[in-house]
Amino acid sequence: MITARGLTKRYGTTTAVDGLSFTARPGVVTGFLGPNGAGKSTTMRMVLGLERPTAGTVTVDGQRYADLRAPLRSVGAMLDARSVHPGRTAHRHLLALARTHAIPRSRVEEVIGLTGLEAVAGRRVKGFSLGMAQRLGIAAALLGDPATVVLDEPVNGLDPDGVLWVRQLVRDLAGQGRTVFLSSHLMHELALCADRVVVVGRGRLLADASVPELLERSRGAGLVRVRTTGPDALAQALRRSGAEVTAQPDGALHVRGTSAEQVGAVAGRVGVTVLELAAETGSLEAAYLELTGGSVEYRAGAR
Ligand SMILES: Nc1ncnc2c1ncn2[C@@H]1O[C@H](COP(=O)(O)OP(=O)(O)OP(=O)(O)O)[C@@H](O)[C@H]1O
Repeated sequence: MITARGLTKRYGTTTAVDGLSFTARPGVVTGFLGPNGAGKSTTMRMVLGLERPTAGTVTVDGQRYADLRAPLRSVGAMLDARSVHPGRTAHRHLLALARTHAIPRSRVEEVIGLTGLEAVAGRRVKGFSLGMAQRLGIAAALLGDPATVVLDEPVNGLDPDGVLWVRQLVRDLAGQGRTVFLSSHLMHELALCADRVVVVGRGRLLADASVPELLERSRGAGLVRVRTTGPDALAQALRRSGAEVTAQPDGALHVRGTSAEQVGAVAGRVGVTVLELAAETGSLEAAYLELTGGSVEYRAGAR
């Protein structure tokens, strides 16, 4: 479990992380989402003891990273897949890491199998594609069989097969009861594999919610679209019942402040035939854009 409380990091006048509080729980994939420069990597580096918070705390299973007796066994991480000695083979890299924690050689073979690296384990890392390097990074993260796994942008640069593999892997890791914390700047990517999403912008917490909760907050949520043989009569009746109605160019009505069932019932009372009736759900992208709209660090000037 990862617990951040009032976590803050300042670099000179830049506040990269600003009073962030959240919890990533066991058995759950927690997505960490935000535009570029939102403070995701800085937060992850603080979780892993690579940066000291300016204020606040972050712990793994109640302990600061620096106080963990065997960190690789508590928390496995992939922050930068390319930060491996290029002259080493994948196998030697994993073996060297394993030795620092008295992890047996058999576990090295196991994680090579788990990440599908068997065919390339004897090759030097400098010849690796980004996809292979990501797999090696994930193999290293899993080496100590940790209860918590932290992955920074794990699908970045992967081909479609690799993306599917990472999604299934993180689901499996959470299914085994592990805490999985992974960052992305793509909402739709996290929607496919995360249970909860912690959204940040300019270092601040914007939302900490389940994926369905985020959908509900979106502008599209709560909208009912209806097309009938008598739009004017229906619009009048709906307005009288307190709903907000806007006529659409194709003759349909967009109705807010009521449910699809109620719209159907009112249409029945008015005596018009329903040709189409649908409750629109919000889109995650819309929810995300609404949340982060004011906190994007760089925005294209032209529309
Ligand atoms: N070592 C550093 N020194 C100075 N400023 C930094 C440092 N590390 C990060 N920052 C700044 O802190 C802010 C947050 O950066 P961070 O890399 O944590 O964001 P991010 O959400 O991971 O973004 P990205 O998706 O682009 O990696 C940015 O404005 C960045 O320029």
